[in-house]
Amino acid sequence: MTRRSGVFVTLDGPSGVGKSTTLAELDRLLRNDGRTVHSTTEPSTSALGEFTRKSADSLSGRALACLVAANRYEHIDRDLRPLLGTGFTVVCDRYLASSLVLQQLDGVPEQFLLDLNADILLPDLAVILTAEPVAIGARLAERGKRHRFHDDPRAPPVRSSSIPRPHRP
Ligand SMILES: Nc1ncnc2c1ncn2[C@@H]1O[C@H](COP(=O)(O)OP(=O)(O)O)[C@@H](O)[C@H]1O
Ligand SMILES: Cc1cn([C@H]2C[C@H](O)[C@@H](COP(=O)(O)OP(=O)(O)O)O2)c(=O)[nH]c1=O
Repeated sequence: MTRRSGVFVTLDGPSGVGKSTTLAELDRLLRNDGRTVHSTTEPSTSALGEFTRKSADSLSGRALACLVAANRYEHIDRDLRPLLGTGFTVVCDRYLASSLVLQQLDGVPEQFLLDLNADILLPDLAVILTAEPVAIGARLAERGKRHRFHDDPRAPPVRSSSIPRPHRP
């Protein structure tokens, strides 16, 4: 495996918690600090990523889990690994924790998700953003619903202690 010289940071948390706002601010601060930064998102902006994003309402369960994972491996091979190899700081809006939470809400067993993600690139820092559910609800009401996971009544406030840590190979 190629040794990476960059730093990989991921941001996860419920819709409306402030992931894209935080990512934009982090990007600005890191650039001001003189770092070469690549800000990205999952699903990614590739054709497969766009297809995954579009399919997240019509597909569910293992099928969506596999599609999200396929896009993740594509993202790693095409963008994340090469950029990290040349010293970029990469910041990603949604990553593994989103799969572990959202796909489990869809009924996918945790072990299936851990197996599916067993060979992904693990972040150096995985940040889980949280906020009061009432505040998030008000923001989402203002913004309007963008996908079915927005108002899933079973969605718990995400706590970092509830995110299983996959074994680092
Ligand atoms: N720390 C914060 N305090 C108050 N409002 C915030 C904060 N971060 C983001 N917001 C607002 O919440 C809304 C959702 O933020 P956004 O970054 O789009 O969330 P996400 O990417 O997690 O869905 C936006 O209107 C944004 O301006
Ligand atoms: C990264 C990821 C995304 N998704 C889905 C959930 C959403 O339908 C979509 C991401 O939507 P997005 O608009 O990025 O979320 P937010 O509302 O927080 O801004 O992709 C998963 O189901 N699993 C995942 O691991």
